[in-house]
Amino acid sequence: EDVDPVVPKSDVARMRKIVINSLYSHQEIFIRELVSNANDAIEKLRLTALTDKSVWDGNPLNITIKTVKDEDGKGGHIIISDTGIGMSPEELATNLGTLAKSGTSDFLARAESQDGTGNGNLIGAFGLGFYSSFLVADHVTVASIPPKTSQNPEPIQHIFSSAADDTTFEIFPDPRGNILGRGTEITLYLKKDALEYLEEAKIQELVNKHSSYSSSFPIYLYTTRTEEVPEEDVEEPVPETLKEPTTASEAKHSEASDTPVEKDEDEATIEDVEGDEDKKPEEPAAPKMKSITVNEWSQLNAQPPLWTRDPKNVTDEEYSLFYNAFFKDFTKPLAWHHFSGDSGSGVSFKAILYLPAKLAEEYWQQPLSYLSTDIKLMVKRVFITSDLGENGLPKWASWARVVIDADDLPLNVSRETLQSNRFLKQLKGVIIKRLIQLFSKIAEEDQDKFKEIQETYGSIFKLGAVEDIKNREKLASLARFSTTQRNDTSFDQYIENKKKGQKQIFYLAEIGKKPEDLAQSIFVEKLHARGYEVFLMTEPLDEILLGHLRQWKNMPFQDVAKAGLKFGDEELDPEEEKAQQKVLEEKYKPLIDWLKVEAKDTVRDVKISNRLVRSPCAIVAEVGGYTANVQKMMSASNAKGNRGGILHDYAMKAKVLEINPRSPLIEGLLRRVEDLPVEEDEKDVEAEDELREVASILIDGALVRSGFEVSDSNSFFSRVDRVLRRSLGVSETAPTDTTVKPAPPVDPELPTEEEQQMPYFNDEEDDGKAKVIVPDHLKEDVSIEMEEIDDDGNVVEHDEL
Ligand SMILES: Nc1ncnc2c1ncn2[C@@H]1O[C@H](COP(=O)(O)OP(=O)(O)OP(=O)(O)O)[C@@H](O)[C@H]1O
Repeated sequence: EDVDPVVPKSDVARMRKIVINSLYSHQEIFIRELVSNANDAIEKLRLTALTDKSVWDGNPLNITIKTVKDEDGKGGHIIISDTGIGMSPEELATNLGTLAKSGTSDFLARAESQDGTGNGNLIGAFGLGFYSSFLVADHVTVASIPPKTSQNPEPIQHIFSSAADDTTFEIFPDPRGNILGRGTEITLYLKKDALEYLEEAKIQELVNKHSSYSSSFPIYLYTTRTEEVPEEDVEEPVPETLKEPTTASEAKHSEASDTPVEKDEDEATIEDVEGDEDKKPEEPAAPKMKSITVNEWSQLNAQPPLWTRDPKNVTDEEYSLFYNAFFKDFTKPLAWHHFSGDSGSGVSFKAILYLPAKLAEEYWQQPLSYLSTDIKLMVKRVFITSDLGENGLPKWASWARVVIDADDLPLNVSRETLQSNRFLKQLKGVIIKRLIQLFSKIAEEDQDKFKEIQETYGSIFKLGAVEDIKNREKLASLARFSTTQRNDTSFDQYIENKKKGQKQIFYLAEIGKKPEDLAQSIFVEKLHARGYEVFLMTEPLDEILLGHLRQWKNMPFQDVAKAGLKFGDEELDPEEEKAQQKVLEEKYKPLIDWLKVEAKDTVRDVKISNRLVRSPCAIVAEVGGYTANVQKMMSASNAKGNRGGILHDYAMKAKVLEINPRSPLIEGLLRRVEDLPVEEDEKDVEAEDELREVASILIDGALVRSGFEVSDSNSFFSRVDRVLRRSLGVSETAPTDTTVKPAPPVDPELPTEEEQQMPYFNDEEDDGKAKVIVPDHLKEDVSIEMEEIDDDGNVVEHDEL
C-alpha cells in the first residue's frame, strides 16, 4: 500500500529515538498506553454501532493480553488484542506510521531539550500512545481489520510491520487471512532487556497499577498454571486446557478456541476450577494424582468501576490512579469529590469530580472558546458521551474533570435526544454546585491545600464571579488578593478588619505590577500610614470583577486613585476638620490659582490633598475619569474606536492635581509664586519662565508617580535637563556638539553563501543538552556547573541511562 505520510518520516524517526533513548526508565508505560488505545477502539465501535448497527454483531467486547516465550528461552513476544473498531490499511499507515497529532513537534522539541529523567511528566502530559511499544520491543506488528459496513462489506485484515531501528514500515495483507474477525492485534517482539514482561505476574502487576481503571471493558490475561488432578481424569481431554499457539500461522487455526471472544464458557470454567478445589476434601480415598497444565483467560479488572464503590472503601491512591488512567492525565489531581445524588428529574447518579493540578495552556490562551471534553457521561457504567453541547459547563468551569454515571437513562440514547433530556439540562447545575462546595470546603478546612488551589484556580474564581451571575457571591468570596497589610485576603476578611466609620473598601489597581511595588504608590501612603487596609489589585480580571460586584456586603469599592475617597472618620470631628481645611485653602489660594492655569492641559482642577503624606502632589482621576490603570488597558487593547469622542476626551481630562500642603516643595513653590511681581511694568519674565518650568516638571512628575504616562517625554526631559544645567551652574544655552560620522556608502551586494552559513554561536560542542553559553570574553572569568534540583532544592541524582 502506498500511503503518503502526513508528517515527514523524520519526525517518526525522531520520536522513536526519543522513545528508545530517553524514556528508558519509563519502559513499563507501554502497557498502559496500548490498553488505553484498545479501550478507545472498543468504545469507538460501540458508539458507531449506535447509529450503524451493522458494525457490531453483539459479540463480546474485550481486551486480551498474552505472553509467549520463545522455545529456546531467549526471547518472546506479547500479543495485545482488542475487539474494537480496527483499522483499514490506510488508517494503519496514517495512525501508526506518521505523527499527525497536533503538538507533536512541540513535544519533540521539548523532549529533546531535556534529559531522560525530566521526561516522565512530559509523556504523561502528551500520551505517547502507540510509540511506547518501542520502549520494550525492537519489532512490532499490528494486525487489524475494520468492521463490515455497507461501504466496505468485505474488509481485509492487514498487517503493519515496523522495526525500531529504521524509519520505514510495511503494510501488507495478513497471510493468515481474516482471523481476527474484528479489531486489532498488536504483537511486540521484546528487546533483550524487556524480557521481564513475559512473566504473567509482571503483566498482572502493571495492569493493576496503571490500567485497571482505564478500561470499562474486561481485560483478560492468558495464564498458565499447573494443577494436580486424579490420574484417571487425565485420560479425558480437559476442555479448558488450551493449546498454546507458538507461531502466528498456528494461531490462526487455534484462535477460535483461544480467545474468550469466541468462547464465553471460558469465563465460567474459572469458577468451576475453584469450586472443584472446595470439594476435594470430601472425595474418597485419594487416587493417584498427576500434574497437568491448565491455561485459561483470567480477568484482570474484575472489580466494579471506582465511582460505583462506597467512598469509605476507596483509598486516596485509588482515586489518584483512577484519575490518571481515566482522564489520561498523569499528574496527581489537587482534590476530588465523590458523590451520588438524584437530579430531581428522577434520575439517580454517581459521580466523581476532580480538580486537575494544572489547567491546559489552551484554556488560558482562550478561556472563552475552550471546549470542555472531560465530563464523561456514563449510563449504567457504559460511556455515552463527553460532548454535552449547550448543556456543557460554563466557561469558567470547563476544565473540570467529571465522571458521572446515570442509572435510569435509556442506554441507546443518541446525542440528539440526549441534548433535550431533562437530566442533562440539570447536570450542569449539579456539577457546578458540587464544584463550589468542594472549593469552599477546602477554603474552610485546609489552609495549605487552599494555597495550592489558589495558585491554579485563583483567577478561575474571579472569572467565574464575572461570568456566573447566579454563583457570583460564592465564587467572589473564594477570590484572594494582596493588601497593604497581608496576602491572600478575601473580601470577608477585609471587612472584618475595617476601621470604625469606614464605609468604603479601598483598592488600588495596576495590571502587571507586583503587589509590593503597588504598595509604594502615593495613593496608599496616607491610608497605609493611618492603618487602613487597601487591596492591591494586579491581575487583569481584578478590576473587571470589582466592576461587576460594585460592593461587598453593602460597602462600595473605592479606587484610591480616584476622587471620592473618604476615610470615614472625617465626620467624627467635622467642625475642626472644616476649619483646618479653610485655613489651608486660604493659605494656598495663590498657588492653586496659578497652578490651575499652568496645569490646564492636563487636569481640570487643583485641590488640596487629603491622601498624601510624603509626596508633594498626585494626579487623581475624577469619578467619570480614567485611572492610570484603565488608561493603560485602553492603550493595550488599542481601542481606537473610542478615541477622539467627546466622552473619551472628557474622561482623559477628568483628573485633579492634588497638592500636599505639608510638603516643603509645595510650600516653597507657594512662596515663589507669592513673590512674583504682579504689576505689569515690574514683571520678571525670566523668573516666571523658570517657575513655570519647575511647575511643569512637578505636574509631569505627579503624572508618573500616579501611574500615568507623560504625554511628551522628550520635552519633559529637555525641561529636566535645563533645570539640571541651572543647578549645576552650566549655561542653559550652550549647544552640544552634534556632529557624527556618517555611514559608509550603499552596498547592494548580498552576503556570500559562506557568510550566510556562519553560525551566530560556535556550536561545535552542541550535544543537544541544555546549557549556558558563556561569551568568549568571559570564558576565563566564569565557570558554570549545572545541577538539577527538585522543588525542595535538593540535588537530583540521575541514573545512568
Ligand atoms: N487498538 C487500536 N485500535 C484501533 N485504532 C487504534 C488502536 N491503537 C491506535 N489506534 C489508532 O491510532 C491512532 C494513534 O494512536 P496513538 O496511541 O499513537 O495516539 P492516540 O491514541 O491518538 O493519542 P494518545 O495515546 O496520546 O491518547 C489512534 O488515534 C487510533 O486512531
